[in-house]
Amino acid sequence: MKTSELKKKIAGEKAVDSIENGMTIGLGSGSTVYWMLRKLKEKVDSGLNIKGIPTSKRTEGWAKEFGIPLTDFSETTKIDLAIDGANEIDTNLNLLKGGGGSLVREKIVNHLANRLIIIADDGKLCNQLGKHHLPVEVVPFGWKATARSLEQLGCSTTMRLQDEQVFISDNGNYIIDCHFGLIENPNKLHEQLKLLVGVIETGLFCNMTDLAIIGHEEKVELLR
Ligand SMILES: O=C[C@H](O)[C@H](O)[C@H](O)COP(=O)(O)O
Repeated sequence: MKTSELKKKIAGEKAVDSIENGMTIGLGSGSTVYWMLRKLKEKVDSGLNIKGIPTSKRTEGWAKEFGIPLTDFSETTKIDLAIDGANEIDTNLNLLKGGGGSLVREKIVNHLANRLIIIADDGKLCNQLGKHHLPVEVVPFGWKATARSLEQLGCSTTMRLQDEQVFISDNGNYIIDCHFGLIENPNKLHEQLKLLVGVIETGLFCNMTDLAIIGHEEKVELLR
């Protein structure tokens, strides 16, 4: 296994220790979450009684494959714990997310959760967010105008593509990747972006993380 994958596995598996019987769990998205789900499967197979709310169709597919029971917002709006990945984590545990395009559902689930645990390899740690492009989900109608509004806030933009086609999110929307460079004040930028007509959500997750579990080569680090 590649070192980066091993670090994700270490972090993902550690997070499962925080899951207790009877909990409703927000199931995040991405390759680190995959390892968490694999470990959770073992616990479920041994009798752990939980329900998961997936934040993407991909996670939903994995959870079903692993036999992890699922629920949705028609049954409950109470989420005890959410476990999710991140593309960047700064020293205040603010996050840049959405590299896989799942930011809207992640934001909804993580926001509702009583507790949010972020799992990541040590390559995701940074002093300041913004090395990675910032994903912003937008309504397809008028997206070029929305991209221009985004650019007026000081970034260049790229329309997210997949296999040379426009990437469509699980919610049927487009994602515009914004290149701001290092972000001075993530919370302020998030608020400015949210005010733009056509913007649905941003990949900035500020003041939400309770615990970050970071996988290193031979250990896990806990950041609070
Ligand atoms: O949209 C995707 C999510 O925000 C992921 O949690 C994020 O991209 C991290 O994914 P990975 O664990 O694969 O690096």
